[in-house]
Amino acid sequence: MPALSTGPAVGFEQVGKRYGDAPPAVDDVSLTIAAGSFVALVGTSGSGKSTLLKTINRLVIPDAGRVMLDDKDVAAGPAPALRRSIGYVFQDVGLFPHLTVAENVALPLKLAGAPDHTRALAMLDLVELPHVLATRMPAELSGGQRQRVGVARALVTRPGLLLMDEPFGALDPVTRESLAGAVRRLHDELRLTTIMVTHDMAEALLLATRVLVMAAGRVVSDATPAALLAGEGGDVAQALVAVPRDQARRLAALAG
Ligand SMILES: Nc1ncnc2c1ncn2[C@@H]1O[C@H](COP(=O)(O)OP(=O)(O)OP(=O)(O)O)[C@@H](O)[C@H]1O
Repeated sequence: MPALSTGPAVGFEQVGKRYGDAPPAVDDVSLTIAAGSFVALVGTSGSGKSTLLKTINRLVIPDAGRVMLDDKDVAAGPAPALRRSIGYVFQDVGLFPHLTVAENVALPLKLAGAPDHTRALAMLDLVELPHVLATRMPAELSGGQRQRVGVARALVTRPGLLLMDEPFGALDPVTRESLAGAVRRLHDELRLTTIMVTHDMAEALLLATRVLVMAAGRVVSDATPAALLAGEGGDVAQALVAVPRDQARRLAALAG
């Protein structure tokens, strides 16, 4: 399959979002994500990661600021066209239970008026799923296979930008590791810009080229994995890095 064009740069310009009277879920976030980056968005529960991510594909409308893809405001133009240019994978992948695997993967093409079964099968190759699964229903797949179908569907319209919200959250560690590796390979091969929300700092450090840490709606750390491992990025980031580091230390001690 030919490589997709390089993904867009993503710009947040003083983006804010508040739900009702609660403190802001996203509070004055300004930063640029370079085209082709793999960015992990981490932080404790409720820190605003999903809300910030969803401002990009307009599942959340910010009440302050704007979000740019290259030099285009995501608010300009119709949302369906925007969403066709953005792949979106989330934890409970949302496959349609009454459609086969191939039909699920091809659905975004059908909705865009250009159904293409061959392309759907090529997407299965891309996510390393055998074609015999094409006629199965989602309920007949493992959780890991379902997530792979979700990734195939997210990429079938050849988006340049891939957004993932805890995509491997419900998977066992071995499947999680294998799928994470597949996503990183796809990111590289398809020259995507990828933004992934994860609770797992080890996953963020191993997969991403840049790690953004959120706390109370703000981005409190913005560093490379190497910088974080060298102790940079501030207290909140270091508290998160300490978790896998302590686990590795305890495992090494157990091994003697
Ligand atoms: N649709 C909504 N209506 C009201 N409040 C919301 C809504 N979505 C999120 N919130 C609130 O906004 C804040 C940020 O939520 P968000 O889901 O963005 O955080 P998160 O960092 O992704 O959390 P988690 O890691 O638990 O998924 C939280 O206080 C949450 O309760």
